[in-house]
Amino acid sequence: MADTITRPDLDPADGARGAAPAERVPTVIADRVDIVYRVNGTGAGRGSATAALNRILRRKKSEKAAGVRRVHAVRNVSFTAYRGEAIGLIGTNGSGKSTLLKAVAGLLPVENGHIYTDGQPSLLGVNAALMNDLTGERNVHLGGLAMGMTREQVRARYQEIVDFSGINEKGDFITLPMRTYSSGMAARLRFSIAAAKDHDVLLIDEALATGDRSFQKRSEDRIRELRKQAGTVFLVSHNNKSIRDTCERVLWLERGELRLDGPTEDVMKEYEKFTNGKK
Ligand SMILES: Nc1ncnc2c1ncn2[C@@H]1O[C@H](COP(=O)(O)OP(=O)(O)OP(=O)(O)O)[C@@H](O)[C@H]1O
Repeated sequence: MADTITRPDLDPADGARGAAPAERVPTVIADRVDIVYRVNGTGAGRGSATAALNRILRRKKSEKAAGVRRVHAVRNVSFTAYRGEAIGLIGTNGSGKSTLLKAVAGLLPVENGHIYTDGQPSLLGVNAALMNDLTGERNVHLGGLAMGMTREQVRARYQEIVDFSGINEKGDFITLPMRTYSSGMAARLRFSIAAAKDHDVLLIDEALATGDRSFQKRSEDRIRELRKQAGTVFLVSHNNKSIRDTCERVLWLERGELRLDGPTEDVMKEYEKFTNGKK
């Protein structure tokens, strides 16, 4: 499925057409994107061999008859992100933020539309895969290599990553397996590994919500640095303060649709009106 297309040759003029000044370089273009999950085993005969066979045989004819439920998570979303921007993604639970981020990272196919990216976006989720049975130290090395850093680069940044994570502040935890870490410690290490590299497009899912205040502060500073190095940062968060402190533009998704896209304060005001009204 070639729904997500990486186009290093993206023509800046394409996305900058219109009001945008000529020097703005687009890094991510979402063009009328729909994302649909298919959930198996929701119909009669759930989980049985007959249901599985039905799914194979009747896939094209009727997903419903084969017990497949469709969840339309993102609906007709379009936007262009530019180099140097930090963009907040907000919306109530289940509005499609994480789904959209995964699609931008190329981890989910799109049903309709296209996502063009300049460079390889890196998704930094709270669930980013590190190996629980390996030590923090091994994970720093593997994580760095997985992001495309060389052994030398990882070695050179190793201490910086560990210091940034603060994992060793309370003892020598970096040489213990990750399964011995608290969820906050693990999330901090994930963020620190991902933030060690300069990314073209960095996608952060709720990372700032974990960790204590001082770690959040360090993370925010690092995001600002990444932006200066001309990357684009997307931040999914329910923490309105983090969004305000970090982003100058916000996309508000609700029920999979893009409600608003604009300067942080304008969008946040409308969003807060909406969420306060719901209480
Ligand atoms: N793996 C999946 N299979 C089926 N449906 C899913 C899956 N993941 C998410 N969904 C559905 O897609 C919709 C959007 O979910 P998503 O996780 O993108 O929302 P979100 O805005 O990130 O929510 P939250 O703020 O709670 O993290 C929801 O209706 C959710 O139930």
